[in-house]
Amino acid sequence: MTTLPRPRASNGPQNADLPALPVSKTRRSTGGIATPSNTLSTPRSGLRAPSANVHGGPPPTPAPTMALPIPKGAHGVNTGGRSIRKTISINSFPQPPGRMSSLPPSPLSGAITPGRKSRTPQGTPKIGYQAASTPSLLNGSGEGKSLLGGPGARTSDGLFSVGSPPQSRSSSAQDSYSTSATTFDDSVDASGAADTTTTPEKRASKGLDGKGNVIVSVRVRPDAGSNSGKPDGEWMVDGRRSLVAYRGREGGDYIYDNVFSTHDDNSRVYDHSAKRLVRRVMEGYHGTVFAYGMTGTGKTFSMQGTASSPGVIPLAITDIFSYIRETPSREFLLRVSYLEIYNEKIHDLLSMPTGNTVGAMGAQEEIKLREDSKRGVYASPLKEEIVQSPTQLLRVIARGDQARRTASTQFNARSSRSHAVVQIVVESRERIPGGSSGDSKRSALPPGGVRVSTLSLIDLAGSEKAAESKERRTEGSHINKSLLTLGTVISKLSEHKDKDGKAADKDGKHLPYRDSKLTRLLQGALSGDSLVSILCTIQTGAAGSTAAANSHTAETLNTLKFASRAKNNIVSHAKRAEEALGAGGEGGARVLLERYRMEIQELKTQLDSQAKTSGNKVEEEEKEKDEEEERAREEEAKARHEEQMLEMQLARTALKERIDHLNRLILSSKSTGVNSSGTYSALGIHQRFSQSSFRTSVATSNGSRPLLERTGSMGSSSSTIGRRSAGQRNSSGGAPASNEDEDSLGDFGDGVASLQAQNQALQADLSDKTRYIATLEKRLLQARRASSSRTSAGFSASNKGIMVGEDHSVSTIIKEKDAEIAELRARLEDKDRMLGALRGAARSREAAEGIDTSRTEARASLLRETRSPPPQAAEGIDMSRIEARASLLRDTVSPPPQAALPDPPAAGPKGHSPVRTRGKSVDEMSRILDEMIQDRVETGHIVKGVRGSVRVANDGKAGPLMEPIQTGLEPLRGSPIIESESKQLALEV
Ligand SMILES: Nc1ncnc2c1ncn2[C@@H]1O[C@H](COP(=O)(O)OP(=O)(O)OP(=O)(O)O)[C@@H](O)[C@H]1O
Repeated sequence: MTTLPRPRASNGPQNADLPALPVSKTRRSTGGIATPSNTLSTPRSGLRAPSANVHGGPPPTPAPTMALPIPKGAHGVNTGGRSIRKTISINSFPQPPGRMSSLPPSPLSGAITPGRKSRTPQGTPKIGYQAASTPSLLNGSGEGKSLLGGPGARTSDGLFSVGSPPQSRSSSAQDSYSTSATTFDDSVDASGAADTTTTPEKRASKGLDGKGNVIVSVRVRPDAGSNSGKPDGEWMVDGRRSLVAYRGREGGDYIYDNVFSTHDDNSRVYDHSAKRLVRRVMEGYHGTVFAYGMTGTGKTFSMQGTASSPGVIPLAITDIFSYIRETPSREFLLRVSYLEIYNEKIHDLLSMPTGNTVGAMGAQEEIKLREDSKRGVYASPLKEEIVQSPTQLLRVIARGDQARRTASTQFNARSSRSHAVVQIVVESRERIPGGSSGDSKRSALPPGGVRVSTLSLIDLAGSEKAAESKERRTEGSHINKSLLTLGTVISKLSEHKDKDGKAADKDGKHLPYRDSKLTRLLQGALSGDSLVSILCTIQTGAAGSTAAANSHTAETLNTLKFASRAKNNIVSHAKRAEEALGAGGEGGARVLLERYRMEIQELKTQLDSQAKTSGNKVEEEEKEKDEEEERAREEEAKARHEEQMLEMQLARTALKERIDHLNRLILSSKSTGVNSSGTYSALGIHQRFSQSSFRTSVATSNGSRPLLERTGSMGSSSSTIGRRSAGQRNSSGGAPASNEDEDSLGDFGDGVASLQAQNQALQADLSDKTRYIATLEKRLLQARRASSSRTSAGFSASNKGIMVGEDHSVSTIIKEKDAEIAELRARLEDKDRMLGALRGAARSREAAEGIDTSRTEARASLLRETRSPPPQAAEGIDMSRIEARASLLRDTVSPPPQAALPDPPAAGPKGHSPVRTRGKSVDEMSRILDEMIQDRVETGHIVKGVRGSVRVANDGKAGPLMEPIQTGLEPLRGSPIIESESKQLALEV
């Protein structure tokens, strides 16, 4: 969008050397030019009203003042009906009398002096006016006009077209505009700037100075249908002189601020018509640029442009951001809206849903125009988007264009038959309050205020004749109506005010802004609040039929007339927008910059407080976390301690129980008269010895003496208790031993009580052990559970070595307990076996002696023999004692029915000798036992020694005596410890 820099000598900025002109370059000077060649007869005209010479037109109006009131039908009578309508409508605009009085005779009004029949000779002086006609506000846009046709003059398409001098485009604000920008601060300054080339008398009129804020340009679109080789001769476009001349009927010269020929590109159009205005907007002025013209003459092309040739809107956007970049002393906020007026309805082009349809548009909230003392007239509700880059802004606008264009192809409100308005609101404020900007006036402004200005870029719909389709006709009628209203308002513009101080026409009547949405929206700009740049597009070539050509010409003339009136009538007193202080109030409420600044401040404060709070919170959380961890650690330690305590408790309990148990055993063994009889004591604790003794005795029962001796030797070799007993018997004799035996044998001294007591003791012992085993089992389970949980905990905290030692101790305890259980079980088995053996012996004896054997006799005999055992009868006594005890035990454990038990006889009623009976039973028993031993020997359970002794076979085969008893300890039977213990016990046996 930039062109190569070219020399601008010929059209340099305002300070470029301009040809010496006799008068000011303002249009108002047109009428004041006293050049001899000036055909304009009104010397006082301060307005450079479009001038035209009529060639063969209707009879000239005698006086300029009469020209405006002329009925519209007075013009264009030679044109076709359509053009007549158009011509009439435009020409019917009444001209402000005040101005018209100063206007030179206008070809539009037909107020052409007879002497102006021919333009050609008078053209040269007019060119001189154009050079001086550069408006004040935009004076710095390099609009110095070359008075020379020179090499730039050329004929094109039958037109005499003088191309405008090329000019470099630059987005920099430091170009030719910068000089004037610094000298322009308000309308007064503007006029001053504008008057650099005007005479003091021209500056005297404020109205005239205000008009310097309005620039009107005409752009001629290349005519694609024309034959470039054929000179027309009817139209002449001279860009250098800003002149459009028509030499046809109603022809004349039209001079504007800028005339862009067909060779001028968008860049040049922007530079000359809008660039300065855009800069002013950035400085705080409101600015409006709009394109007006017939359909297809290039309004959209000029406003939007193409990718290769961007138009006013994209170039303005570029300049806006360039300005922001180059103004570090201020901060800016930009927001953009985009609306269209279609069939007198306003649509928000930025709120269009994608894939928009008529229905969707209908669903859009109705947008109304409202008026605000500070904002003026504005549409609401309207979406505004804040933009931060040129790309973003262009995208937003492109989105709006897309909505408009898409709709236009779909035969609805998006049609190009709508007026499209882009509004860019610029908010700015000093970055450093009171900072020096080098401008005394700026620094005098209250620091910190926000300035809000608006740039409106409007692509009007093209005026159109009646279309064929109904929709088109409806659109066309709305377009034409709104354009007509626009023309009417412009034509009625004056410096008059009504009683309310509002703009009024010369009669003091209010202006019909409300007759159309377009004029209502443009009210601010038209009434002088804004800088205005109007770009009128025309197409001079006539394509197609004569009628079409005529129509075209009429439309073009209408456009030119509109442009002339706009230039003549619009007076802008644009002032830099006041800076809004604070966000309060009507105007402040929409100042986003201020609001955002305050919001940022608020958020920062919040952030600070939040940071503090969150810092405290984090601290608290950390503290809580630490405390929680500490608590968890404490609880864990407590649990561990409790576990240890429990274990210790259990161990202590176990030990206690063990001690109790041992105590009980000791007591039990005392109560069973261990000391008096080694055999009995074996039943209590050392059953192994007693069993051995018993078996040995049985094994040697064939001989009386050897049995006793063997018993003694066995006892002495394997049991200290047995040896002591024997020793006691041998050394001390009967009395003490007898006493002990009495104690142990019972109150009755018959041995029954003793056996019962023993039995009871065994039972108690058994239940003790059962209970103890149950306790151990319970503890074992607990220990295992604790061990497994600790093991898992140990795995999870492998760095805690403490677990290893604990596990080890527990497993040691478990092993110990297992060993204890096994031992106890083995003892139980021993006892059971002993009981079984005794029962078996008793049964054998009974079988031998018969059912009528007297127990009393046996007991008495046993007692007698026990108390004074004669050495000669040792064998017999021994056996009888065994028998008696076995019988007693059998009776005690499993007492026979009372009827079956004979009463203890005082004397032997049966008449058979107890000795004989005893001898028989002993023999019988010996025989049975021998058989049993023999069986065991044969089956390999017992090995018989050479001297008659027996021992259990090494292969661990257990005989019936070794069969394990069934207890409630089945789960522990699989324990290798128990099994090995059992084996060991068996081996010991
Ligand atoms: N100065 C120009 N140079 C080259 N092509 C142009 C120029 N002006 C207009 N055109 C072309 O003419 C056609 C019509 O232009 P454009 O659409 O801008 O007209 P318009 O005035 O906006 O019409 P409407 O009022 O119907 O929207 C487009 O194809 C455009 O490219």
